[in-house]
Amino acid sequence: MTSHLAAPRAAFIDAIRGGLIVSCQPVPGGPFDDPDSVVRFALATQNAGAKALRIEGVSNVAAVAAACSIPIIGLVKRDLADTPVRITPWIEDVKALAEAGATIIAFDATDRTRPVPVEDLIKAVHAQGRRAMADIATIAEARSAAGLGVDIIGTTMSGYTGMEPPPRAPDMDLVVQARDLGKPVIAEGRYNEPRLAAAAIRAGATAVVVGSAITRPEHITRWFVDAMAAETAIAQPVLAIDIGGSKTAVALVRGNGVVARRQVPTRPADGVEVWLQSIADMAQDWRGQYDGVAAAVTGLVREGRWFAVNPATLPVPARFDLASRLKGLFSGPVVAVNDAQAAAWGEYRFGAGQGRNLLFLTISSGIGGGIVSGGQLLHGSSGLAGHVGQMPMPTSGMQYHSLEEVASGFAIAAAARKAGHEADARAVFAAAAAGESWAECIINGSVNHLAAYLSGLQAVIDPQVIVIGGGVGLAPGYLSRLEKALSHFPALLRPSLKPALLGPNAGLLGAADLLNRQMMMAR
Ligand SMILES: CC(=O)N[C@H](C=O)[C@@H](O)[C@H](O)[C@H](O)COP(=O)(O)O
Repeated sequence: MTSHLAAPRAAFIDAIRGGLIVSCQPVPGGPFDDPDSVVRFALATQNAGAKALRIEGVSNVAAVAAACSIPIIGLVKRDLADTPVRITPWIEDVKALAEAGATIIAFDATDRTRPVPVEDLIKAVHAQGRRAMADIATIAEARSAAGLGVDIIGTTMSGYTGMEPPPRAPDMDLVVQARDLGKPVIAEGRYNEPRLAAAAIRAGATAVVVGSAITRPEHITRWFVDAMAAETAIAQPVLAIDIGGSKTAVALVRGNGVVARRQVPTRPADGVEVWLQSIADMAQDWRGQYDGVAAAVTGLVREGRWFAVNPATLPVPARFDLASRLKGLFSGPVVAVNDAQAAAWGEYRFGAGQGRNLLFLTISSGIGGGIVSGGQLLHGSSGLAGHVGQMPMPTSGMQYHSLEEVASGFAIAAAARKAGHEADARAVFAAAAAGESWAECIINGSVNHLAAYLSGLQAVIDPQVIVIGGGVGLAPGYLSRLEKALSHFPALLRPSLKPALLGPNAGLLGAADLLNRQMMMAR
């Protein structure tokens, strides 16, 4: 049964290449926590195509080695008083696992206080004629383990070495970083869906370990229970913040209701600390009335950090750590998201696009947007998803203008100025309503540009509905003009338009709901 023990390293790697390794580690103390159950999981997954197994505990390794024919990655977990290192901390563990029948021996190779140096563990594994797998959390640890002669790198520990709870997604970036170190990389940790495991192989992983999603019914049950409970749970009260280029709003939000709301003008030149202080002042007497803070802000937000897309709108300092700053100012968990993305989510949850795949566009002084597809708010790889206002459009020759530059409220006012009328967008609409042909012409210019973009976006994203909001988008007559302009496009490229329903509260409600979902899932 254990002939693979003596196989050369290359043969082992070839045997697992592109394959699924199933970690059969029951929840400690749970109803599956005995060698017989571990063997049953191991046999079931071997029969279904697993290329190797990851087994914890010497007696479990011995039982599985006797019953299964595929290679075993063995480890021992210990909770020690003087070190955070749990996975195979001692040399004695290495020997016992080798004797029990493990082909590969995995150990924690993170850069933390440890009883035995990584180098000594690698030597001990090799002395037993086995392959050494370094469970790492960072690329620096992977590099160091590779330099010490480890045979395989596993991303196992990513997300588990800090104080924060582990993220929901696996760390695929670490796979991409580690794949060039000249060692096989096994993707491991939170590969909870087949599509994620397949993506890890595409990203360059030699194989993927999946544990909880296959062999921990307690975890799988919890995922379902929590996801479903989030749909019906009573929403917690949230302090919602909206920082835009012209106004800053704060609100106490519960579910789809704004309980109280305050607003001040944003003065871009004041700087971020003054903007945040004005929020703290407005929310001062709401202390104790909310369970977390949800921020919707103009610009890009990536992992809690804030970046300006257009510094002229709001000069945000580069990579400003908004989430940490809000944690310092207020109590409870924090979520930070782009304002138009938050508004898209708000309209999806409570507004004009409830439960439907949608593209949301806010057309006011600027133009922003957000996409909800398959029940997910799309952020994109850098947070840019939905920034339709930035889409370039050729105007004449090699000149390009963004949609914002040709169709927004600013663009309407600029066109009026060019035509000799000192009027903002509101005044242009009023002039059009009074029958002024110059104003009609300017509004049609904005509408025609937008129609071309929307029909292009319909082809790319294919949403069920495009929700239009913002002072210009909802100005009398704008939407009907847009429908008319779109009627010239082929039926397939003609979106179904709907006016937004949540007005200036869309971002506040959307951000608050995103935080609520996060809080419910964390419970
Ligand atoms: C961090 C740590 O101790 N991970 C352990 C390592 O052996 C196991 O508890 C995990 O289940 C295993 O890594 C597979 O990951 P997932 O269950 O997410 O598919």
